[in-house]
Amino acid sequence: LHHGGHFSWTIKAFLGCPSLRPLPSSGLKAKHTSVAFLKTHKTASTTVQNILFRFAERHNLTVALPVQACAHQFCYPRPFSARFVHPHTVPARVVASHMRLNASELRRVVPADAVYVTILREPAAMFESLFSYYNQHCLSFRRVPNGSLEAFLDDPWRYYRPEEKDSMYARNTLTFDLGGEKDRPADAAYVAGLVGEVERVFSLVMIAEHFDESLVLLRHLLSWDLEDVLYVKLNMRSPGSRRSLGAGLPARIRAWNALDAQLYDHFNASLWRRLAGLGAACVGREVRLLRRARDRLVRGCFGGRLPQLRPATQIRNKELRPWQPSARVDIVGYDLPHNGSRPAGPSQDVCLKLIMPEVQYSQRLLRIQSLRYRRGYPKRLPPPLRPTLARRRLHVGSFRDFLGPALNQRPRGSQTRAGRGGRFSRRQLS
Ligand SMILES: Nc1ncnc2c1ncn2[C@@H]1O[C@H](COP(=O)(O)OS(=O)(=O)O)[C@@H](OP(=O)(O)O)[C@H]1O
Repeated sequence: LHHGGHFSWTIKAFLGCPSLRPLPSSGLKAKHTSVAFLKTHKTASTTVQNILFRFAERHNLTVALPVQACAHQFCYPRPFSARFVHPHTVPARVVASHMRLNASELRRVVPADAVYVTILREPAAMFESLFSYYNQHCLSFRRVPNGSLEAFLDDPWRYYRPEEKDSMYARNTLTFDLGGEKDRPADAAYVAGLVGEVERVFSLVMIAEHFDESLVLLRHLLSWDLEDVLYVKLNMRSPGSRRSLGAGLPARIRAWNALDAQLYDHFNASLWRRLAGLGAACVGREVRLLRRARDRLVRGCFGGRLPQLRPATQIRNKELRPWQPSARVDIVGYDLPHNGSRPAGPSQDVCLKLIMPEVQYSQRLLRIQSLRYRRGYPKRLPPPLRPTLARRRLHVGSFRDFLGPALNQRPRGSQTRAGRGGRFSRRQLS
């Protein structure tokens, strides 16, 4: 495995959980600070991304962010390219925005010792979420009469066009995000190749249904403190936007997404093997500690109570309003209480970031990092330059130095879009 050595070392260090890190401590193995997280779709990945963004900010680590033309994703669904990374955000130690995996390109952006992590979700629940979230964006879903999931599953080929824009949301989305071919028959050889490739690249495949247990593994893998993996759930649909899957539907969804189903089964089983390696007592204890610490943090932010989920329209602070994909689905979020956090509790800033939606947090990090880049810029300028060259370098100079000339081309259309202010287009948001 790509980082198998590191993982087994870490596992040994924590066998029987002798060295839990409930508090920041010295004397233990240094925290691992380079992480490449493949943010898959509708898998709780925004919650993981938020954990990573906050870790990066606290530890002053640069987060690779997309160029404006890519919106807040790395020009998804195109395969990832180092050209999609904003020049003010390299060299990076953390990557956590949506992309379609292209491992060799990703390796050009993160340090050689980066730990690769991703997350999968049970395909039936995930597909139900995709179907409702992208009901207006994905033509395969829009064609279905009355937006009926049953009708789609009765005859998917009637609505699904493999080559169509956004078709990756309608079949084997996990496989696609991982760089695989979503329309390949799920024969044993192809699945084995896919699984092997994911195992080669990733040190940890988290599972959304076992989020806290996955965080235990993540924390051990990276030697992070407990406080580094605290979270609140982000990007949730309101209960009214969800629908329960009647008898027979999960099996039909799995059949339609057969590649994803096999990937999920494989990595769910390996997650539990790894947890068994830590020992049930250790995992149970860590999960309890995590939930207790999370509860304390959250209550500290919300005036001693657990936060109320709110529709975007009821959130006063614009920075905290999650993006809404369509009028047919409600993505809920949180608002901070008027009086802010308790004097003895976490700071307003800590609480704000804990519940900040993906788009706003990405914009915030880009602002901060661009400022840092500009402040450091003169130091990077090789003297002397003619004025016209200097002007051009102001945009691309140090990026070229870092990644080499071939990577300096910007994605098609980027200049125009960025020139227009680089606003996110609705379609590009997730
Ligand atoms: N911690 C945790 N555990 C389990 N599930 C969680 C968690 N955090 C978020 N969620 C659920 O994940 C769904 C959103 O996934 P993403 O953030 O990956 O979506 S996106 O592709 O970035 O839009 C979304 O699922 P649905 O509500 O079914 O749509 C969230 O409710």
